[in-house]
Amino acid sequence: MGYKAKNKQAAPQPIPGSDLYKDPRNKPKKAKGKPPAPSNKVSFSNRTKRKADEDEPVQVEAAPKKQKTKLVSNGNGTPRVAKGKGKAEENFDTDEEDNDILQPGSLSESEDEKPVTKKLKGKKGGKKADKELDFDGPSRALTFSDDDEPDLNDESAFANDNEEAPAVLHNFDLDDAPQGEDYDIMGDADDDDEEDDEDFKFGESEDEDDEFDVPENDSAFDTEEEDEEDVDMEAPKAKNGKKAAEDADLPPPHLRPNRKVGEAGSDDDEDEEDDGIITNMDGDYDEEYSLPAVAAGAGDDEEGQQEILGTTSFGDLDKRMRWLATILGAKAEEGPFRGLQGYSRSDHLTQLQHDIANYFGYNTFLVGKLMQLFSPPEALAFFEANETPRPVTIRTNTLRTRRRDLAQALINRGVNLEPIGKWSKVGLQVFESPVPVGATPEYMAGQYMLQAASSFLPVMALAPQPNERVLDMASAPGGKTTYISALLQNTGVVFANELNKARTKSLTANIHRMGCKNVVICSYDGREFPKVMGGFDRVLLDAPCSGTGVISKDPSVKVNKSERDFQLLAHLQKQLLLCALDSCDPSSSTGGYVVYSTCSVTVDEDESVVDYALRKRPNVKLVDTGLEFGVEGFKSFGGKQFHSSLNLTRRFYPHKHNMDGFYVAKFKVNKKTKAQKAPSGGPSNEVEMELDSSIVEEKVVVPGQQNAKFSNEEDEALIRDSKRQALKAKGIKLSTDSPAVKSSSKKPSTDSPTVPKKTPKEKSRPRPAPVATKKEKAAAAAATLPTKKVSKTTAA
Ligand SMILES: C[S@@+](CC[C@H](N)C(=O)[O-])C[C@H]1O[C@@H](n2cnc3c(N)ncnc32)[C@H](O)[C@@H]1O
Repeated sequence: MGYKAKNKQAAPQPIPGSDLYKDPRNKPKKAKGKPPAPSNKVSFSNRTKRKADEDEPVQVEAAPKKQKTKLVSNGNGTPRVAKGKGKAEENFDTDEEDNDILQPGSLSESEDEKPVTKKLKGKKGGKKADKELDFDGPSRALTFSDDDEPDLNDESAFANDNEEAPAVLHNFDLDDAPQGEDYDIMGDADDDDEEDDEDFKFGESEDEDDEFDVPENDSAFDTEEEDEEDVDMEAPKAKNGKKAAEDADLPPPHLRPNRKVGEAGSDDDEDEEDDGIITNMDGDYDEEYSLPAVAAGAGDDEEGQQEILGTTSFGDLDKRMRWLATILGAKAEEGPFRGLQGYSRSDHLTQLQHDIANYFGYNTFLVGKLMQLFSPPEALAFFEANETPRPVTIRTNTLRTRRRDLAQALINRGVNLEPIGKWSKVGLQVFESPVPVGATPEYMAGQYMLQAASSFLPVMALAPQPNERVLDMASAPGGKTTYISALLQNTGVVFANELNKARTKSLTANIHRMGCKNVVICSYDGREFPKVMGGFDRVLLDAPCSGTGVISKDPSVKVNKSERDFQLLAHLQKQLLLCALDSCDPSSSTGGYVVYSTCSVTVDEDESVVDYALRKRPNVKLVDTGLEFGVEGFKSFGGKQFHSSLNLTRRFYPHKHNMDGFYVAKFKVNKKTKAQKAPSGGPSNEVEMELDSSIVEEKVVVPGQQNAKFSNEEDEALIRDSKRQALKAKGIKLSTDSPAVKSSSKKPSTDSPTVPKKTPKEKSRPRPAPVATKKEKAAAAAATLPTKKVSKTTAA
């Protein structure tokens, strides 16, 4: 029995570009005839698991992580998903590294290395198997390119597989390290991380390399028995395309044991690459549907959702959701809209929003926000992908070893792995392991970092060059810092800054473990740069964010984010980005680049922030990230026009790229022209002025951050809101006709795709009054606050 992934990073699915993905046996089968019935499919649905005693990959299905989500009664006997907060989890970070400096267009590697051909004979699992595997060698041939080798002190030291590691490599007696059944699954070599987890609340859901917490039975690595069960369970689905209707009394598929996303894959590879989605929707239902959310007024509070769900079973919900996505996704040339008569398209969108929220356990606000990013069928694919863990990936630490040597060492321990894809020279995807990959001797010796594939990308885009001075502005737990350090080949210097002091513990631990000798750790609010220090050749701002790209790791995001959180975060991100840009040396002979990244997919935190920076800093421009894949950033969104170069930024999605949702933008910082120069002082003046003038008596506390301060006209509503809350806490009552309230209580519903403007016909149709949300009620009450004097502080 293999060890189970405790980090929820598991599904052994091929990553685009990997050899495994290209293996025709692993491609989804094209459906013959009619598309299959409503079931959940996303691209890269086929999971492949390598058996330890086979040379060739075998296509199997991985058992998905069992969801902890509770079903509760609606009061009418109908189950619904409990909306309790999940445990906020930090995700391990993925950094990778190449010894070669990555440049745009140079991310691929050649595969000219001789394959390793030893066979693995040992049993899988446990101490015994581990020992046997050590002797018996690898299970199969692997090909690794010489190109991925670290260019350490002596490149000739890596001439062939039999050569000893160069002296600079750390030598450990690997056999002394703990092994066997006592391992915690993914292995947690760093106790500090638990503390971090408690401390950390916001914007850190991405990038925790050591934090794994999955129920005992959850498995990233299926056993064969589990696989067989999977096959049996899913057999009826193959026979009957309209399984959803039969499952009326079952919980949503993602809450059922052993459910596999993409189980009835029916698209070919080309289609996947086109749009990354298999829609899997018939769209030919003849049953009568109703739109209860529309009838109930489409409130976005919990109460409203229960009301709207009514007596709908999960099976019916599933069915209606897919029908709605199908008809709403139909193209104009396919004929007239096939929705219910008397209801508009927007009514159907509203219903879809509520159905998705109920089915997957989100608040409707967040569903509405995320639906804006996609067509209805793609939105459904996105939400479904969030129910599946992403692949377990590791990054070779080229300061310590070479990828092929690491792969060989892990194969000797019975680990099934594969190069992550052509786009990375240092990444490995782990399919199955009899030992916890977060506690192997190689891990403890710092030979690799457990790191999500998406987390490689910002550092690849940054492409630091040896001897440069680099700032990692928000760095804990250090997945990207240690990757930068390795790309610098331990030359130059990396300033790893982290506001949260508690989190610098895991940062420090990782830096030590990985043998990074060119890193200086500091703990400032990133907005204090460049006052603290400037003149960097390159700056990485992997910003604190809402984590909407990593919902599969941290499901609490589904219910714990409000519009206010997004506003606060966006403001912080804008301020941090301006400071990052101002910290970069435009005269750098080798660099002058800043990379901005988030593990969120919302435009508020991505394109809007970048566009703001372009407007505020005319001396910077966007450049190509050099990343080989990813979707172009939005040039316009929700009626807002961004700078035309925003298409140079890149978005990554779980349902398209089988990675965490991520966003990457790369800036080139140029010297300021005379006209662009600030009237007085250095480049950071503008930010400082904004910050200084924004400090209010009642500080707005962003969860997980200290002393976040806000100002300028864009934040007027936020400041009012914070004052209102402070007064409310003091028991001061406010009158409701305050102009302040009117503006701050404005519902952000205009953003929602589900609340488009009404046609005159729609307006005339009587509809129930919308359900006022708790937030709205509170805002209305608070709106009466008198304006309190804002006292400004002077800069320290
Ligand atoms: C997305 S995480 C960074 C992950 C990290 N780059 C990695 O790859 O391991 C964002 C980090 O920013 C930190 N942070 C939040 N506000 C900050 C601020 N104002 N200045 C600096 N760091 C901040 C958080 O504590 C968190 O550790």
